[in-house]
Amino acid sequence: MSSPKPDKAFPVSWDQFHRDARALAWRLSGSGPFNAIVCITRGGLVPAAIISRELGIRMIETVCIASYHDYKTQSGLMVLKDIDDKLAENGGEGILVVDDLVDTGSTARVVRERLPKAHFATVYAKPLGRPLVDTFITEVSQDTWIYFPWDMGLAFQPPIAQDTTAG
Ligand SMILES: O=P(O)(O)OC[C@H]1O[C@H](OP(=O)(O)OP(=O)(O)O)[C@H](O)[C@@H]1O
Ligand SMILES: Nc1nc2[nH]cnc2c(=O)[nH]1
Ligand SMILES: [Mg+2]
Repeated sequence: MSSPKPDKAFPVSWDQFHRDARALAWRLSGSGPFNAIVCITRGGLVPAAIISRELGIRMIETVCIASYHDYKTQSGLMVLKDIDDKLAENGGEGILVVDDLVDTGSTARVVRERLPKAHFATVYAKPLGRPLVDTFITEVSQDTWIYFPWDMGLAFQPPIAQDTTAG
């Protein structure tokens, strides 16, 4: 049975995401060394770019996974593209796996099965997925939906004091 849809909102600006992803890179600089990044698309592409720049890791592979086909609703997890077999040798030792967030942990679980010795890092983590992540920056509650800057745009905000009863 699927869990109720998150009703709280955690909107993240580009500035904040950059700061958080850079903080993740700082934290990761004490681990490793890492030979390559495996980034879980699409959400992992942006933090992977920032971390690769900060840690000087130029070898980047993707694993392409889609699991939230409808807004806030997880359905059949699909691996659209797997990683190169050569990178998975030695169980992924020396590999840094990067994603934007871990929620239920289903996506992370699939990648962990493929790369059991890899280091798994996300910028944000919810409690259900947290045990699957080695390093993250901010925990948000399970009933919160994270809104990323690439999913948002500027929009007019009505004033707080606007008279909604006026015709
Ligand atoms: O822990 P889970 O419950 O598996 O959820 C986390 C995954 O969900 C989102 O990806 P999504 O499938 O929405 O695809 P996207 O990265 O292309 O947006 C997010 O980027 C994580 O990869
Ligand atoms: N944007 C976004 N994608 C998700 N996929 C799973 N959980 C989330 C979330 O909180 N926000
Ligand atoms: Mg994703």
